[in-house]
Amino acid sequence: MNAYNIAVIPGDGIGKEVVPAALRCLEAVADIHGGLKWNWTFFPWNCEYYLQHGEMMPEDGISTLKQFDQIFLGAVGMPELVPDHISLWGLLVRIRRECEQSINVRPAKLLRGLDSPLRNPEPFDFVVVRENSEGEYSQAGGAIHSGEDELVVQNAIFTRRQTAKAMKYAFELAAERRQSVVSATKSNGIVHSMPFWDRVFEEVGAAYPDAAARSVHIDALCAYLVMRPQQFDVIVASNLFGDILTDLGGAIMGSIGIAPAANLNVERKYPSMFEPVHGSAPDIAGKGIANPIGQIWTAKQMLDFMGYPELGELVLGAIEDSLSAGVKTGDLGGTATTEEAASDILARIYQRGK
Ligand SMILES: NC(=O)c1ccc[n+]([C@@H]2O[C@H](COP(=O)([O-])OP(=O)(O)OC[C@H]3O[C@@H](n4cnc5c(N)ncnc54)[C@H](O)[C@@H]3O)[C@@H](O)[C@H]2O)c1
Ligand SMILES: O=C(O)C[C@@H](O)C(=O)O
Ligand SMILES: [K+]
Ligand SMILES: [Mn+2]
Repeated sequence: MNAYNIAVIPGDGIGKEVVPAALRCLEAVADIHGGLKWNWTFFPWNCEYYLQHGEMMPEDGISTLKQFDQIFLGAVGMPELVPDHISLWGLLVRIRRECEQSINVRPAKLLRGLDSPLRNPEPFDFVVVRENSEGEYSQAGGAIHSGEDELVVQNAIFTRRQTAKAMKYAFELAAERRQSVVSATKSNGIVHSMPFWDRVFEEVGAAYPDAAARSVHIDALCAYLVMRPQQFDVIVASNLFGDILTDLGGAIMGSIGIAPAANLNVERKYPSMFEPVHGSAPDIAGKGIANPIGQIWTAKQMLDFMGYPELGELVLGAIEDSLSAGVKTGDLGGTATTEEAASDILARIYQRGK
């Protein structure tokens, strides 16, 4: 029996609603497999925890998390109670950095059974490799003065090490897919970091002669992803560009609520973290109507990363079976509740697992 210790952080808002749905699916595949066991440990770290304790997680939170095999997270943020930069940096960004999860892998594809909001899209299937540890997300900077003289500086930080690492990951991934890598750039407007980004992309790409590599400015890339997403295979992007592109990826699939994300420690020195792309969705939290698919697809990514791709396939296949049968939450134009959608996917996992 292979037993795995998983740290579970449901977080805020709909995170608390979709995480249990995905855990049921993970329990189901363990059942089907027969030699796999999950030990869940729940951590109540979220904005309510912050209001009680003045921090998003305890002092030893990171060292506690580092003892687990993986981290399974919902979403954090309650902007009416805690400023978003406090909740994000106090938990999510901190875990990404301190557990050295420097690559964020975010697929987007046209799922069987789903209508994209794009009219007559050709089937698309791309993956955004988001640099996950630096770039535009940086503490370097500061503020002085107030009133009319108020001045703030926010520096973007790009290191050769992390930039090249994200790009290498993208080329390796493309070698298992369709051998095409597009780099999201903006070297016409951003004169230091982005020409550097382009140069590293050329250097890294030179080691992968079998891959087609090109740089596309982020503004045009956004338009192409709407007009012809089928042309893209792997896209490598900086932290902020990757963030924006992956909500767009969710949107053209049909909903932000179905997009998954894997924050990977590729060296496997510390746990990786699996969470959907979406946030805590305060506008629908507590209503039981959130789409659980992003969280469940995230569980598939965890299974893949842990060496159980056949179980991962089973989960994604069950998601598509369920959508094809018309079981959809409100964001996809249906009427299913979170519970109904999750139970249907669960039943289809068992059906496929027979
Ligand atoms: N990784 C994270 O934990 C994460 C990611 C993004 C935003 N946030 C935080 O979440 C809060 C809300 O941010 P936001 O509104 O910009 O983004 P959001 O992703 O929470 O919501 C954007 C829109 O998508 C909808 N949506 C998102 N997930 C859905 C789902 N599973 N089912 C159905 N509809 C869904 C929401 O209802 C909303 O209309 C903020 O505090 C923000 O900082 C956290
Ligand atoms: O990284 C962020 O900005 C948080 C969230 O928007 C995400 O996409 O994970
Ligand atoms: K999330
Ligand atoms: Mn985002």
